[in-house]
Amino acid sequence: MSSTSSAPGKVYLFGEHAVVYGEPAVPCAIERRATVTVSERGDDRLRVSSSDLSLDGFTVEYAGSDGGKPDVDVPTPLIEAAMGYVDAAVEQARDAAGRPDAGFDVEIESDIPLGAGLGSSAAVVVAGIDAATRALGVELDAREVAERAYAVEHEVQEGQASRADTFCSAMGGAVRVEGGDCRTLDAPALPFVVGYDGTSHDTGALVSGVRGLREEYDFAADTVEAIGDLVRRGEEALADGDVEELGRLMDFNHGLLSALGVSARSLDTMVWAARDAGAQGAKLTGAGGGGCIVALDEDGDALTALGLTPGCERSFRAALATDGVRREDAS
Ligand SMILES: Nc1ncnc2c1ncn2[C@@H]1O[C@H](COP(=O)(O)OP(=O)(O)O)[C@@H](O)[C@H]1O
Ligand SMILES: C[C@@](O)(CCOP(=O)(O)O)CC(=O)O
Ligand SMILES: [Mg+2]
Repeated sequence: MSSTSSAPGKVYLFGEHAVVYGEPAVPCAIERRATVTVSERGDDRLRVSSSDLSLDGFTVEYAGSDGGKPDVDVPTPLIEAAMGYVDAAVEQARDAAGRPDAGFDVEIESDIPLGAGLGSSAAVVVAGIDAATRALGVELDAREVAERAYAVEHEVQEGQASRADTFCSAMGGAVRVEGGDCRTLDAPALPFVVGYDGTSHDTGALVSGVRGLREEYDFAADTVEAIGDLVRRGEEALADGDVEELGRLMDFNHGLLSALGVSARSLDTMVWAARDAGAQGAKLTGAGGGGCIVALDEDGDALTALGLTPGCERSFRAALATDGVRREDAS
């Protein structure tokens, strides 16, 4: 049987990094999706092709969980990075269906820039688990897909992950995550604009950096707590639909993330370009180190300004995605 599922990427309104240490965060799903098609094979091998990695995509085929040598058509480090998430997602599906030896053909198509703070890893894993379990005839509810996808991010990011990205991608809309407490929120449609510098990061490495800083310096531990306080204020502003206040808090959040060492010159440049053009607020989104910023831009001037900013490779509006993981095939 063949199954296709898609899941959205996300921007963080508030709270990335601090959420790893139990503070609350509010990510919002956006209309940029990863689509994964999975077919069961007659053997225990795994064949993965992806049309949205750097280079021109890749295909890899290798033996199942006993780890045969991959036969790849592009350089290995890229594949290793990519296969960490896909491999672990397939393992979750095998476990959920009680089929440890199931083999699959997996095809990934994604319009979420990779490693840029928009949650491509979570979207690929959420859509992958959903499609692979359905290919084995098992239907999981979105919360279970989210929990299994979290286990994958936790494993691949070397024991350092929150449930925020995966819960948001599975459920869609705006969500609030604080440790194991994951809820969906009623949120107004916000005028998100994204600026992307064209670079990518490794989330695991950036999270490790913040962890080290937090252990070594009291100011960093205090900064993580301050982000939590700010998120609680942000929740009130969100409930009131107060875009001015949300923007102000996003600006503060960016400053606190800078203090944790996860901003970059390109991100600061895009943040200031958006603010100078009249954005209500702007901050980096996701792990940082390069990648994307998100701004609130009611009149569209920040979108125009980002398009003219050297170092901003792409800018686009990002509508809130109300659907989380969803089935894309009829059978
Ligand atoms: N289209 C894709 N095909 C295969 N793997 C992907 C794809 N998109 C993302 N990934 C996986 O997700 C990783 C990026 O995740 P991460 O570093 O958490 O950044 P982000 O989640 O912000 O995009 C990639 O290195 C790759 O392993
Ligand atoms: C930094 C962090 O809070 C978010 C990472 O998001 P992304 O992978 O950069 O899209 C890590 C996490 O919550 O697991
Ligand atoms: Mg990620």
